[in-house]
Amino acid sequence: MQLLTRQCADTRKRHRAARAWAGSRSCQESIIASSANRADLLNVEGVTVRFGGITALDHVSFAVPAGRIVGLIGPNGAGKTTLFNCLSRLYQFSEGDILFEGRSLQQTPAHGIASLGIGRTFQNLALFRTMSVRQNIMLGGHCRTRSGFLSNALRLPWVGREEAGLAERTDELVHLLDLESVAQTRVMDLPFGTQKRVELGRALASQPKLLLLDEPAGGLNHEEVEALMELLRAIRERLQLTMLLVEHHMNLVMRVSDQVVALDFGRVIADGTPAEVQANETVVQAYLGGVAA
Ligand SMILES: Nc1ncnc2c1ncn2[C@@H]1O[C@H](COP(=O)(O)OP(=O)(O)OP(=O)(O)O)[C@@H](O)[C@H]1O
Repeated sequence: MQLLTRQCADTRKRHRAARAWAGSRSCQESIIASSANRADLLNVEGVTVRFGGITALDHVSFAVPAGRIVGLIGPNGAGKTTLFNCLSRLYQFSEGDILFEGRSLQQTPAHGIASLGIGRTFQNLALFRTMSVRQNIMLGGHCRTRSGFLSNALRLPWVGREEAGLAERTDELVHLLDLESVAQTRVMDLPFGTQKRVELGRALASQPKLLLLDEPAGGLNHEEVEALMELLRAIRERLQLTMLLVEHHMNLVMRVSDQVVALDFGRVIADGTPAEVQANETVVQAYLGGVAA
């Protein structure tokens, strides 16, 4: 908590540092090199999902090391959303396993995923449109609270402390995401780009170790995408988050990711640095329509 407070205090400095970091290719490479020995936060091991005769995921395996931003790309129908839904436990897989911090997710129900430390944003924003920005973000943090009907009704002392902590964390996120001027505004009255930032805040409020981002740049204009890129780097840096990012916006994926995994027809066709994946012929053929970037 104190750490986050300190982090919020130097937001501007952080943005300048993030810009400098983004411009330094050698810095990115050294981050990749230095994280090579880190433990994997997530291991997808031979995951297979079938819908009738369709194999949406075909023995998909890759690892997400702690602290990395991993981009998941692939043409329409490649299996990206299916994989996200497996990670969120919304879909069952018929073969393979998914390990989070070395522990299988097989026994974890969908409602237990957030308290385990996996947060998620949705393409179609999972927000309460008639509630304010602050209320939406605060609701995202409720999975981290212990209070229930009885403890709230009895106003037990720790309930008050918990609520105060949640309110403080919400304010810090409102600040971090530059939402202070609209904190009391109803979500439905905000432009789409701002709503996407609220969605990010809602997911961050659950204090995830792993953040799953489902097309965060979808529907954003050029300037908003640039700002999002800076924000994602800043969040990773300051909150020590690991991120898995499904995105069609190639420029964003290649610039923000440390590692890129490419899917096609439910199979992993490439897994490497953005430069390696961009130069991969199979990816070029499958995804980039034959035009090397
Ligand atoms: N619930 C479902 N029932 C039947 N088939 C499904 C279901 N969900 C996905 N599929 C099929 O699985 C395959 C992978 O779909 P998925 O949505 O995961 O791809 P995607 O890479 O996310 O595509 P897009 O980029 O268009 O969102 C597709 O052939 C799709 O039609």
